[in-house]
Amino acid sequence: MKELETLKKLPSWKKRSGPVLFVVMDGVGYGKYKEGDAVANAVMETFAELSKSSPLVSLKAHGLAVGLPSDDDMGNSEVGHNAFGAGRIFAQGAKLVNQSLEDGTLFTGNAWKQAIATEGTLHFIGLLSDGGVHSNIAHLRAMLTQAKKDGVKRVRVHALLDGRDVPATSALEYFEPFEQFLADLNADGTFDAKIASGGGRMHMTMDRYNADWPMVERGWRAHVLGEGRQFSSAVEAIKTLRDETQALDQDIPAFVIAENAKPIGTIEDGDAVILFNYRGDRALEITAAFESGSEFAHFDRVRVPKVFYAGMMEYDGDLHVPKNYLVSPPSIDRTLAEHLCKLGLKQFSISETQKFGHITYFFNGNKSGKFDENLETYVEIKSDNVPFEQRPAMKCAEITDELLKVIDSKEYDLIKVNFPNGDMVGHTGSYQAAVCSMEAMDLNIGRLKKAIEAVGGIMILTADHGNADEMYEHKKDGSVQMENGKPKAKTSHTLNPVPFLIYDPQYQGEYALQLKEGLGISSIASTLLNLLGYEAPSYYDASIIQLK
Ligand SMILES: O=C(O)[C@@H](CO)OP(=O)(O)O
Ligand SMILES: [Mn+2]
Ligand SMILES: [Mn+2]
Repeated sequence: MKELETLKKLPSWKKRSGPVLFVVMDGVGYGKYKEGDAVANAVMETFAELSKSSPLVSLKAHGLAVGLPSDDDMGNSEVGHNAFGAGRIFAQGAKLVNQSLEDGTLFTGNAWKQAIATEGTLHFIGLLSDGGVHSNIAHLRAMLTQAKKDGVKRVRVHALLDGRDVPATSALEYFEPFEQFLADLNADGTFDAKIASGGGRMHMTMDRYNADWPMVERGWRAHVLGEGRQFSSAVEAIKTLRDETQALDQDIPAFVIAENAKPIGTIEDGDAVILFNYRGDRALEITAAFESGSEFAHFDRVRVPKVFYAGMMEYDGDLHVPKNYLVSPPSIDRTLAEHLCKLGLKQFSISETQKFGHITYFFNGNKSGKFDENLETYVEIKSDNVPFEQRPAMKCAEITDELLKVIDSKEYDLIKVNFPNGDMVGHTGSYQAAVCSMEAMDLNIGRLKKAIEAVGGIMILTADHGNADEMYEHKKDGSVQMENGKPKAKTSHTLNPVPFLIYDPQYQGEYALQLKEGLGISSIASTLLNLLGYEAPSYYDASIIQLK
């Protein structure tokens, strides 16, 4: 553990009478196209008014600026909140797995050795796309190739459709070549690798933050027990289920691949299972289903095979979950929360279920624990369990009700909130719902603005990456991509920059109103420390404000 620097008070800072309120408008970027930009096209009176009257700059929130392999990688909540909370950039999961495959260390580690040494079948479970947020199909291909070299005989893949980090109905672009890839590996008769089960990532397996355990149960039943509607191949399953349900890839129902009515890849005692997703939030629940003993109470697992289980990464650095993993995660240390605790400052963090772990666990460097129970308070507002295009306001009003009490109490120095609206509704691909969602959030930001003004605090408005700012797919020439006479829905995050705005009604002239240009969201931690009246540690990225 590296020592924390002791942070000095800024000599010329006039302490504000209220708290610093840090508002993450999840998935709210600055779009580059007029059509389908639910942020720019929504009526957001408070945001528009503040944008005119307050210091404002745009920040980078994707690619290299958040520790991803390249600037073609869109931002996401994990890397975004890690950057907020760590104050600097760490090479992230996507990059670390790439490196460990390139230099071969993934295959020399203990977890891999144990997985390939298993007597039974080697199973891979995960998201089959190159979205790069939770997983990468290239990693799976590399592991399958190596497994064959290492003498593994039988492999089964449990493949989830994405359509959330890649185009909404692109699954066959991944599954068709992947089935061919497996056929090529199998061709010499020494290796037997097949897709055994699958379905949409928002239908099964990849729930997060205990929002919807039945999702995980649906995954367990298909992957482990081999229960579910049978097909002869994944491609056949996807085509049929898409025709029947019209569902987007992320919502495609579960399927099981069978031969002579017998599932080809149930998970049995003596098998090995690798969850090839590297990101933790949506990996923790299915991991718990495999690793927990009889205390597991979320659903009836029916049968719990005794397997060697490994994750692509360690998903929780505090609880050390899972027990075995292939690649070490970034060791994110000396976070903002840790510094604030050392200074004795009190923090309050709130969101609804869907993003609760973002503002706590991701913000604290993928650690679920607190640094100091007395100084940190976490509040979760329960999310609705519905498709969010049906409830586009989500819980922004309820979160705000709670925040108003907390702001008035004057008990906290830093209050952090994540409003999931732009992101969760953005992922549905419904432009109208996203506009509605932005307007609901803005109404509540208006309520917060009044409260901050009344107590003399500071409010920061920013985001972790874009999403609602592009609800339509665009062609390379900038025109809207059409499908069946309508704009094609875009469900993924964007590469766009995000706003950073400081509303400081008690401004005393301590910093220049012109904010620094060209920075990324990892500069926010230093800025928050400054706005709380402290200097930032030397190892943090530059503050966005120029102190006078
Ligand atoms: O829903 C998720 O898991 C990701 C997209 O894959 O979104 P976010 O990074 O905003 O949580
Ligand atoms: Mn996000
Ligand atoms: Mn998202």
